[in-house]
Amino acid sequence: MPVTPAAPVLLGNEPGSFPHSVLAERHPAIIRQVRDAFPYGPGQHRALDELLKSCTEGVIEPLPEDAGDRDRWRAWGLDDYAGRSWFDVPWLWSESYFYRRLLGAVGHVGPGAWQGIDPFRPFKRAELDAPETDEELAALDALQDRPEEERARALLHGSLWGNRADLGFRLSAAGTEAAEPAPALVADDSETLWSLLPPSGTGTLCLVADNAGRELVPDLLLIAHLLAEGRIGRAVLHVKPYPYYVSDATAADVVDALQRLAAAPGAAAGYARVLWSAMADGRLTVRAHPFSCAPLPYADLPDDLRAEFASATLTLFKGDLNYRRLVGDRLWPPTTPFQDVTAWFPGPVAALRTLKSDVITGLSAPTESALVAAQGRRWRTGGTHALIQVNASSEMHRK
Ligand SMILES: O=P(O)(O)OC[C@@]1(O)O[C@H](CO)[C@@H](O)[C@@H]1O
Repeated sequence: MPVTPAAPVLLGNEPGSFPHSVLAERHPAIIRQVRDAFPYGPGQHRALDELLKSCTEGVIEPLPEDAGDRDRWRAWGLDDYAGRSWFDVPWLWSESYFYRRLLGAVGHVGPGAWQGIDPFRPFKRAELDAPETDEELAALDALQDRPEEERARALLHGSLWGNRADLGFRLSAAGTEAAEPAPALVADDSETLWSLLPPSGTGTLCLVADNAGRELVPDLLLIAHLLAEGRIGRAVLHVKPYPYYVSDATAADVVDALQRLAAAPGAAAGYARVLWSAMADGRLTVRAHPFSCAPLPYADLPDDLRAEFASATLTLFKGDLNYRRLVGDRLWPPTTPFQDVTAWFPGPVAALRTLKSDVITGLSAPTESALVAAQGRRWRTGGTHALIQVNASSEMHRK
């Protein structure tokens, strides 16, 4: 448990705040975008209208009686929050439930012909097929004759910055990329991270993925490198069991990314072969645990996931949302030690994240002051800064 007193949980009810803008502007924009991308029928249009009204001016409603995941959502707090404004409950919960309701509205869940159709797939596919992905894959060719450590570092940074602009973020942050100063790391524990993944490692890496497309591809390249160079013996890639936060990776997105890599010219296809054979012999597995889409902090991990992370050499959380869930979706003072807020985690843990929400821990006082002096609060949400944070001691050693 954190030795630091808990900070306030983020809610979405303060007009002008980032969480408020996500609920009031980003969610309606996502409904519009999904509606325009598919030839939905009248029932789906009606359900989308109802969701739009509910999430902007209405209250949280329970799931239908026959929803297969109703009990799970009740256990995750639905009974406590039903009847309340989306803006007045924890922001993390509200966002997560929005995606669940969106999937219900378009028929992704439940019986019917639209079951399992990913409403975000066109956006994820477009990104994967974009020329920028070709450029990123072509850059691998120049890396091949570099020393192993240099390749490892480049791939780690590729995975980190791949998180920069998820598709949901781009919807409400158009133009920021061009306007911002050069990206910068606000915390860099990469030496500690490498010490946990030494060249002769045989351990297991759990990589808790974030976005598909141009983030998942570099994540897979990093895993391929670690396996091929013997820094790990096994990897477990945790993805989402259903479409979530627009661009979050599902198992189908892993398949798309692997096929994209395999079809690419040059060095990229070599990485695909490593991954393909690691999947075939079980050194790389993909997991889609229900808790990966839970509206709760990771401190509430179910026992099976806790045991899995406890036995890993390192659990690596990618992205902003995973960071929020890891440290708790709270407005911590930015200098709150990362070690304190992750002290409960059952094993060595790392976060690789570009900053796209107010939650931040582990900054030095001079770093925080410099960021505030230069940008006010913008550095927290603009996606222009990133961090690599590690808590290397396992819970057992912390006691
Ligand atoms: O987890 P990711 O893909 O890095 O970012 C998710 C995100 O875009 O969505 C949330 C707001 O909806 C924020 O946590 C963050 O800005």
